[in-house]
Amino acid sequence: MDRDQLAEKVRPFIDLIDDMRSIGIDKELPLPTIAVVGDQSSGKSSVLETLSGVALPRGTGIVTRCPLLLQLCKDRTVKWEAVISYRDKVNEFDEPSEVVRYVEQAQNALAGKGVGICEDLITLKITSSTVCDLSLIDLPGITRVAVKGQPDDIGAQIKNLISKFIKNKRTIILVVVPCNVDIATTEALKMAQEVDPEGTRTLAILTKPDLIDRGAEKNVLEIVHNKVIFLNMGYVIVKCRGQKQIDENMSITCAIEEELEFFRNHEHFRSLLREEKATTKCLATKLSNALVNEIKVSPTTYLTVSCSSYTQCTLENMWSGTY
Ligand SMILES: Nc1nc2c(ncn2[C@@H]2O[C@H](COP(=O)(O)OP(=O)(O)OP(=O)(O)O)[C@@H](O)[C@H]2O)c(=O)[nH]1
Repeated sequence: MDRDQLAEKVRPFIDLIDDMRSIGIDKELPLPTIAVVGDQSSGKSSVLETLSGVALPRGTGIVTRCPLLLQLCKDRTVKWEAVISYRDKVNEFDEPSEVVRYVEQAQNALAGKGVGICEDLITLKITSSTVCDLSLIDLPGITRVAVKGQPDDIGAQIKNLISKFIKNKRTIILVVVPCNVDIATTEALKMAQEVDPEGTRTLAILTKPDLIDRGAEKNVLEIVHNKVIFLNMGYVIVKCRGQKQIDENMSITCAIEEELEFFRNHEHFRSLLREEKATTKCLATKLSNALVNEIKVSPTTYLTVSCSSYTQCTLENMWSGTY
């Protein structure tokens, strides 16, 4: 199945799940979701911006301070448009460079200006001819030490928030781990292993392959080939924009081309392209497939066993298009 066929197959499922979430059904029953988790500065937002094609807030300290549901909708008739919503606020805009400002504004409104976090969800829906069809939730990065102005238990608060999302058996856990750290010590992977010991719903993304020390490539290959910490869904290695490229104003489109060139020319990693274990494009396809597998069961059958009759009836109408 090519990417367009896959997208056509995935879209109705994603829309249904997003509609269910928007009317609060996720409080009553777990919905299939992709949650992005990682230690602080592991590269979560960089991966999401490569997938979405738009720059997201970045900086030092905790940048993602509220769960951000990123809904990507492919529509060939639309150049680019976005809607950001949180609590009772809804803002529509059509300028990609405005995303950072709107997300920061939403985070400040929910979590206050500064360094605190909040559990309320911000939804950012991007419709464009160039995005892939996916919905993911970005979560705050796990931090070990509180910085000035943060409550002492900030680390525990973040882990608590992450746990709420990843303990749901229908959540695909996307763990982001930099290649240049010891994978066994990453808190995010440990948390994923606690709730998913077999790794059946955990997919790991290795970032920053350009920053590893010479000689460490063999170790990274062993990890990607699932020989170090086994995960049923396996590993994908990606290269995103580094600080230098951001300072030079490299566009995300350029960064995607550069990513492909990086792997093509890499002495050790080029074989991973053939094996479909490298690049953000390959990651997007894997995620679409994983999401379809997770929600393939007929939603109405699933709901019959799990929901109250009122909700069940609402959803059956939704599924048949009368909602
Ligand atoms: N060289 C290089 N740098 C990268 C790569 N991916 C991310 N970075 C850099 O790593 C830093 C942290 O990346 P972010 O995407 O902000 O990390 P994050 O996990 O979202 O951070 P928090 O939300 O604060 O936890 C940024 O300066 C990125 O430019 C990569 O593949 N290569």
